[in-house]
Amino acid sequence: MASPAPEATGADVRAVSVDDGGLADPLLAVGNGGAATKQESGAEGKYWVPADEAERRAATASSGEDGRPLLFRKYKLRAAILHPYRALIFVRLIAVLLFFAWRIRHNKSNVMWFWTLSVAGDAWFGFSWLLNQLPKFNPIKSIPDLCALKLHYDLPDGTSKLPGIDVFITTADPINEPILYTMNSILSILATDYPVDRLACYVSDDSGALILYEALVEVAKFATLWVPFCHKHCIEPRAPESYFDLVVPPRIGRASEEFVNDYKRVQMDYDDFKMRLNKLSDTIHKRSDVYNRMITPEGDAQATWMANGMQWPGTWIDPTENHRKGEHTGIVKVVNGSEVDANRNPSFNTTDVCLPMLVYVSREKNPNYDHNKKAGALNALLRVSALLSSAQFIINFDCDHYINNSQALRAAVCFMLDQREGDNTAFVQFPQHFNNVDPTDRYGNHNRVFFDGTMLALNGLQGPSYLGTGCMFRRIALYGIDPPHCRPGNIPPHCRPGNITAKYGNSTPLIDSVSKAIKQESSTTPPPLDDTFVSEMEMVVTASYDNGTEWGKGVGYIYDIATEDIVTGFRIHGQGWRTMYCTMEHDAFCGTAPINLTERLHQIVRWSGGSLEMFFSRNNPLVGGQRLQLLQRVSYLNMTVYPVTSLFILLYALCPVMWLVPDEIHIQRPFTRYWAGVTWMDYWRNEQFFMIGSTRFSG
Ligand SMILES: O=c1ccn([C@@H]2O[C@H](COP(=O)(O)OP(=O)(O)O[C@H]3O[C@H](CO)[C@@H](O)[C@H](O)[C@H]3O)[C@@H](O)[C@H]2O)c(=O)[nH]1
Ligand SMILES: [Mn+2]
Repeated sequence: MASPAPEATGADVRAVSVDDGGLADPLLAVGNGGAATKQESGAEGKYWVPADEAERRAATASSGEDGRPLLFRKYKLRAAILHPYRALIFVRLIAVLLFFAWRIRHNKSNVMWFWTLSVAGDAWFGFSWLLNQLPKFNPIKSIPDLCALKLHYDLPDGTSKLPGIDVFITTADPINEPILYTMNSILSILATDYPVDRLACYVSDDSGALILYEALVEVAKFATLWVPFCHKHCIEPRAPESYFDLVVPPRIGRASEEFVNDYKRVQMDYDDFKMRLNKLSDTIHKRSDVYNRMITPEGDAQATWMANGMQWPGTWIDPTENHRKGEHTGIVKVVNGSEVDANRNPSFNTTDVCLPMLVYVSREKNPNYDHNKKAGALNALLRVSALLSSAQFIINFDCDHYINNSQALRAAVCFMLDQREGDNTAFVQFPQHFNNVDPTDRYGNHNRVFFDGTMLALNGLQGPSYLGTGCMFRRIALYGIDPPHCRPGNIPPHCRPGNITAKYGNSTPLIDSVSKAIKQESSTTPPPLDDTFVSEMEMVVTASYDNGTEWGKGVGYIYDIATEDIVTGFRIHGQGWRTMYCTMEHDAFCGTAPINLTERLHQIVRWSGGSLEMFFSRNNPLVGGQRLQLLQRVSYLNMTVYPVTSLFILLYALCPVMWLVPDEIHIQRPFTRYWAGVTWMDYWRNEQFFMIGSTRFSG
């Protein structure tokens, strides 16, 4: 894991070495560089056995048909576990059916309405149990083969054939989403182990605040030190806050002197960087005061000013018309492309030449338009990136998630480029991990049942659903294109200009980029950043761009729903794409979860609402999704109808004494209401918390 290992190598103090030792064993998603890891963590373990030996033999025999290697391994559950498990489900199903037969036959109750409700409740529990179990018919684990990827895609001359990746980060509020976390997330992306000329990072700022842009400028500066440091010493994780938190500061004598010096230097610089971030708000305030005074000596002008003496087009500290939260013009700024300044630290100048491109995007906000929250922000990034880099793959993160394993992007690419199903794979979803949750996981944030159970099970069907963050997409799948196996003759769809404008909107460069992506799936070299090009980029982030197009419906991330993730995945599966689930020994990504009950419950209610919304929309799993496999459909049905269960749980909770007093329903009347002035809401909260508290007592 990411724990510090000062004694491990004697020479180097580093959290995890991922460079070579680990890659020697392709069974490990990431090598922790030692035999110890192999022992405790082999992909097979007690329960899993290889499932693709025949495929591998065939591939070797044909020496890789189309010349492409096999880049991941598949494991299935041991027969000794899987078969009894399936038998058990079958037996339980019979028991449930017999129970219902018994209930229906014994229908003589004096309180028929209650009898009916309780049978309906029992039927619902039985049904939802079935919906939950059926898709778990054949769990499959797939482990990326990083060694094979390295062998085939990293060339001996130091260059690489790896495909381009555009990384998206969404932020909405610099106060509720602390800037330091977002910046750490960005640093972990800039420093990840991927060729810099194939990587670009796009940050969407829905608050339109200057402070976030200036923080990015600071990040670009600090990255010139941080990125080469990470590469040179194989640092893990590459988010500095977590790294400096985890690692015991190296002491002379234990680590190499070179490492100790570099470490101290970078740590000092990181402290400075944090201080500069802290001061940003003040700096912007003061600078704006100075400029505003220059316009009117009384200083009653309200503009917010950038360091270059221009007015900030986004939201202002003192909001005025066209400059308030929820009302400002669109902004696209390429923050860097900056060369590493070799003079800053001569010892780094051999490791890296430049950094991945970093782009700030704040889409236009206009009170007359619906902005479709995160989905709208991601679609704006999808369009801007189409113009700038148009990488074949896209991975998106919430701003509180960072890359915890620098091999994660390579791992996802393994699935996309694999000879077998690679071309038909629309996205690779990773499990979510959180580092701020208490060890007993009081509010069930880790949700291992879902991430390690349900998702592995779906991996054996059409693939996991999209879970909102830590998911790598194939660009053309987001463009709403069918997978190759559903296209006649496997030919890319012909794009007629009329058609394509109605679908993607009327930016000509965007349409060109989309057509190119569909035909060749190739990345573009960014055109020169002249005024025309910048205004084109601003055009594709205007609030009205989506109007009358397919964006948010058949193209991009889906709108009009609280849980855009599940629906977006559903739309893609419905087109016949498959998806993959990628678990890594050393967690790929790490994030923060709500750690107080109110926020957690709020999140759960929001997700449940989103699920029901989906059920009552045209994306209902019973009718939508033409090419969904049957069990995949069952699973989506389960994901949309599960909130109904709470109605029946409530019904049962309200009538606890029903069976104690035969033929009578007795619900205690809250008499306290009259003499203590207690309201219905007070009662509701009291009972609600009694339920939570009483289940809490036992664990
Ligand atoms: O108008 C908005 C609102 C939100 N966001 C971003 O969306 C992300 C997720 O929002 P958050 O409020 O943190 O929601 P969570 O409940 O934590 O998110 C979970 O649930 C969401 C809905 O299912 C998924 O999209 C997320 O990926 C998943 O982590 C964050 O990066 C936000 O900055 C925007 O960019 N613009
Ligand atoms: Mn979140």
